[in-house]
Amino acid sequence: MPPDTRPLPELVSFLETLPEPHILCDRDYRIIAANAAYRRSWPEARSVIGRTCYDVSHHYSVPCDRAGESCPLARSLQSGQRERVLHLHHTPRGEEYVNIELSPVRDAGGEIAWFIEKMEPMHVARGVSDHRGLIGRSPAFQRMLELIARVAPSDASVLLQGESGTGKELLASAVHEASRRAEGPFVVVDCSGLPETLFESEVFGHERGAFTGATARKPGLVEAASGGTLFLDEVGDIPLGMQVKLLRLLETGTYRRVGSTELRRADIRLVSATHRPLKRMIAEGGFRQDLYFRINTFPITVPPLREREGDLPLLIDSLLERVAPKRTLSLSPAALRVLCNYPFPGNVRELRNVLERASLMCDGELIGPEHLPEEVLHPERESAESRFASGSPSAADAPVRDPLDLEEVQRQAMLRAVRAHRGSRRELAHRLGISERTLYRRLKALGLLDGEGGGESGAWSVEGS
Ligand SMILES: Nc1ncnc2c1ncn2[C@@H]1O[C@H](COP(=O)(O)OP(=O)(O)OP(=O)(O)O)[C@@H](O)[C@H]1O
Repeated sequence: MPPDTRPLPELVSFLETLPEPHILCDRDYRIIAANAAYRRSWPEARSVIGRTCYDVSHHYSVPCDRAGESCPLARSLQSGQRERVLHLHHTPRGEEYVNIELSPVRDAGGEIAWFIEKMEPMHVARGVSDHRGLIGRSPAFQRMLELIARVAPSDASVLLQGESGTGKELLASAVHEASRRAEGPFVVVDCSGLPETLFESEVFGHERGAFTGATARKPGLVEAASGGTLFLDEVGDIPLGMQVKLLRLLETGTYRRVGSTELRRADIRLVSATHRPLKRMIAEGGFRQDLYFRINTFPITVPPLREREGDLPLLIDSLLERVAPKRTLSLSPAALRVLCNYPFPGNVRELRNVLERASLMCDGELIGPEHLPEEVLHPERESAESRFASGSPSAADAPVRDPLDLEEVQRQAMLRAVRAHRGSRRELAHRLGISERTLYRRLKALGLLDGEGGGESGAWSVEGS
């Protein structure tokens, strides 16, 4: 029996009043109506009526689930309830990530007859080359982005876990940008760079005279983030003593400035990130379990670049645009093959550094293998060299004497790199393809730091050098 279409006129006029783009589809994926907001953002909207949603949005000839994507309509038909997905849609502005919410509508007989589809573009990420923002379209990237889209509108605490250089800071700011706090501040706390003595006053602020050198009252980072998002980068590096204070803030929503008895209310959304295995740290007593549960309401694993199948060429185009905006650089097929075969242990950050170096080596507009750094052309040679070749006999011996002492090998390799380096800390980090923070962390973990680790961009003070 054909569906009873009587409620349709009312439904269509209701959709017309909604501020977000909406369409109405039948069970056969045909678009019956598109509201005013949709018509504004898709100017050729009149021509979509009567066409299928998979044709309009994906240029597919079959429904999404038969083209290898999740289809909210099929899911909603099966579950009988509202379904949400993130899709890469064709729009008049090119391909865009769009948050889709599909709600089933029943006819007078109680059967699902239509679907209301709400579409909200997600501007924080792009599936095509762009000069800024998060870039990617691989399945691993899209799975992660869907989690970001789901959690962003809430106030839930997000924990981003992934290797160094995978884009955790960029993702944290994407969570902020896609949240209702987007108009508020996004404040980064670099937990690995803060010694315990400074942590409390930096995070919570201090009163004048609270300690030697506190010549004026200073609001902390929690206060600076009020109405916005506080991003705890390298949360696994927070000293145990400070973990208790942070836990109290998260449990009570209140804190005190150092030297003050006044209780202040915090208005923050927390996003944390780490490359460290927090669960193992808990088992070993290095991280509090209660704090872990507080910061980990919504965990997101950030995939390494080697698992983002197909994203490399897209990232290369985008990053070339970023490192050399005034040129029209591209990669020769041979250079692209070299990069596709390289594992990128330093992830997107390393890729960016490699491209920046190549752009400086290349005088024309086409980057060839000859412009790529040695470690990318011959990774096996490079790793063998960093393991065995050294001025120090102990470093050369270490892996042979005890193959399990990886830490000692890393320590010697890092020590050599630091000793051979004559520039600033920033330049060294850049040369190694890691962030300054990661460099600091590694030196600290390997016991190579003498004191607190030098000035902002000054030379490192290294133990034993
Ligand atoms: N998906 C992406 N699209 C575009 N650029 C990216 C992406 N992911 C990372 N980047 C770039 O790679 C670099 C490293 O990213 P980011 O600092 O966010 O990584 P991270 O995981 O926080 O690193 P670390 O753990 O060392 O602090 C930055 O220049 C960032 O802009």
